[in-house]
Amino acid sequence: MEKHSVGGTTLHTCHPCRRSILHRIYAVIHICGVVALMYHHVNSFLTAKTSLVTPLLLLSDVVLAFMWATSASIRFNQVHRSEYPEKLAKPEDFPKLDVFICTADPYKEPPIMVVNTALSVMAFDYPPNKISVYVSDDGGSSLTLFALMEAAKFSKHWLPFCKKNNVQDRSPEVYFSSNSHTWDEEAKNLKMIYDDMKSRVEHVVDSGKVDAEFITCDHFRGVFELWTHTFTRHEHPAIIQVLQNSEIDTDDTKQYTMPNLIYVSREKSKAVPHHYKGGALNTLLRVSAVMTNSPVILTLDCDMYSNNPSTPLRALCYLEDPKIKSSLAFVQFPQKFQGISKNDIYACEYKRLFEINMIGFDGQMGPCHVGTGCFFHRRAFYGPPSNLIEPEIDELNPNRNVNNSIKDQNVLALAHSVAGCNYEHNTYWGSKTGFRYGSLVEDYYTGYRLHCEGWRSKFCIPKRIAFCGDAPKSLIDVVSQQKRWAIGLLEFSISRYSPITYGVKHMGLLMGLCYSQNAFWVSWSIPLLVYGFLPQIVLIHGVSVFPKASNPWFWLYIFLFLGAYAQDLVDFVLEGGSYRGWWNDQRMWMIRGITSFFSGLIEFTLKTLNLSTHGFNVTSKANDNEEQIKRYEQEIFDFGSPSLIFLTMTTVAIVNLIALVWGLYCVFTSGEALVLELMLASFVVVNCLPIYEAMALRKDEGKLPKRTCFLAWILTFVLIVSGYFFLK
Ligand SMILES: O=c1ccn([C@@H]2O[C@H](COP(=O)(O)OP(=O)(O)O[C@H]3O[C@H](CO)[C@@H](O)[C@H](O)[C@H]3O)[C@@H](O)[C@H]2O)c(=O)[nH]1
Ligand SMILES: [Mn+2]
Repeated sequence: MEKHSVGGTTLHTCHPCRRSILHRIYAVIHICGVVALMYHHVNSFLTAKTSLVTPLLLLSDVVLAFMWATSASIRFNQVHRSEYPEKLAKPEDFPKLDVFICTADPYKEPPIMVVNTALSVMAFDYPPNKISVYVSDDGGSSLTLFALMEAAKFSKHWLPFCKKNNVQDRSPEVYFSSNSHTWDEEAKNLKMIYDDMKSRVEHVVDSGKVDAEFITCDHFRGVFELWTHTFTRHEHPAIIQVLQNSEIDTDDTKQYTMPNLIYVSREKSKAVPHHYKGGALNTLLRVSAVMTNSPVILTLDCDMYSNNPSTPLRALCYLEDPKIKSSLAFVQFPQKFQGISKNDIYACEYKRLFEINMIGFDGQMGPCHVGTGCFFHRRAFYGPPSNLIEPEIDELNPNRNVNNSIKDQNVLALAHSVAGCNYEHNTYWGSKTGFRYGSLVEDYYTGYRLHCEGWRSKFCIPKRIAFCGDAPKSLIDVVSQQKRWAIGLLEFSISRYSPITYGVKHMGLLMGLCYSQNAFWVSWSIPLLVYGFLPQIVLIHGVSVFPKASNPWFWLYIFLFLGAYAQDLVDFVLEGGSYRGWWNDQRMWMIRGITSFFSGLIEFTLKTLNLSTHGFNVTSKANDNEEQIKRYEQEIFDFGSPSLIFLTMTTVAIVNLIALVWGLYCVFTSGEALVLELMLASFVVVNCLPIYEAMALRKDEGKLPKRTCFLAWILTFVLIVSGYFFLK
């Protein structure tokens, strides 16, 4: 057990997982198996007559072997950590904390949700005069600004209430909809104030504009005049508003100081690329540097409210540890979600991505960055630990002490100027400093570049969930989000910063492989499509591609398949998952592989050929389709989208069913010959049961659209016929 202490008091400890040893032993065996399989393929390649089949199988198995190697690297040294926040220094000595919250669209991300997120972090158990909350509004919406003004007013009731009663749920929405606390007069009263605010905010959003009668604070009346008739979300000046100021704002009793709350909407112009969330965060980095320049930064998506008021203290256990501080870039908390269905049918909890893989990364250089719930040292955005890259103006220096008030005219003028859309021109922002541009997954990419620079990170997973957000809860949203991620990952996996070249060179082989796992996500689509179609079509034409059951090679296939699956299951269950959850997870992996990853690959290729464009399509967090919500809760798949993204999946389902039926018929005539093919087809068919149901039996809105089914049948026909010509 490795310990880190300050003046004799241990702030955190690290415990290696025992199963890592077993994973390593198994890795040796699996590698031998893979080598044998490759030998088998090459051998049959040299002797076989069937031209296309063997190379495709070889290619798939090479991809599978590579992806298995990346997961073996991630499993190499899994660790768990514990923190001891009670041993921290006195609150007076805590560093200042800037919180960044990003929002981009008042209709997909309801402002009342942003309000709750902001309130939950303003109410951290942390000295309030040290907290500054910056909200970045890429939607440039007066509705969001209005909602935040209301939040500032409400915080004067909410924060004292939380602190006096030691409330744990500090998102008001969560607190008021739970029954796990007593409803005394004070709580009832407060709920009324909250409901009142909520209805005002929702009314303003519904009506699409902020009527003068709703603005209660004269001081802010003029601000809304900035939304002139030429103002659009893609074309507008920078707007920065201090909504609450810790130097002067207190609650009514003057006992409680209120933290800073600042609204920021950067300047936008259609002529200048804005780099989506990465651009928004870089603007916040500069604006906050000018105004407060806190050494510690927390980044959050607008849906991720704080569920645990003592989270910053856990982060400080690492960030303030003098032994590791100088090279520690960030402390990442896992992404957790509310309202996930019982067995998580869409696997949108991403247990592997956000938890299982993280403990593996954490045993090496540290977890990757996943965009939200992450505490940074501001310094990490300015070059490698040993080599500070001086910013273009002195006010942005991460080591500068801020003395001016955030209301100072000069400060505000400079803040507006660094939020200008041309500001980054001819600077290092996005290339060497700040969040890095060039990938739709700015989070994963930036974390990766920081690790390449020599920075470290830590993973922190407290028992009481730290941050809780919204996962997409309809299948089309899940696969679209995954497509965006797949494209973003591909953007950098084939760039000059690819983890397999640049990464291995700067971080070593193991870390390079770890980062490759996600970076090469789209390559899953190759083996999934080949194994989903090829053996089945060949089987329909009476040919067998796999070894017979009497052949020793048969057992190699069985062993490799079961081994890889079992390893995956063990990790999933030991990290607190259920068996059903795991089954759904592996099913979604296949679905994502042939829908999101495959269409991501195609879209990326079209983009590279200049035939199409792709952007950051924000996931909707507002769903009022009640039927759909009901289906989600009952765990019934929802395929009801006109998009053709489900076409490949439907075709795979049909082809495998035909192959299974045909194969079973053949078994009666030709005996054992087709055992592996049949096993494969039945495995796919069992996974596809909800698809058959959605094609044939269902009548509700979530069934597969007729057009998709029709096209899938045509495609099946084409594939089978072309199989005939290839195999002839
Ligand atoms: O132009 C943009 C687009 C998005 N966002 C914000 O980015 C966040 C994430 O967007 P969301 O639609 O929720 O995407 P997800 O796929 O759920 O987000 C995951 O993946 C993103 C990268 O694709 C990361 O940035 C996120 O932190 C991570 O949670 C939200 O707060 C948005 O408001 C912006 O600020 N500006
Ligand atoms: Mn999100």
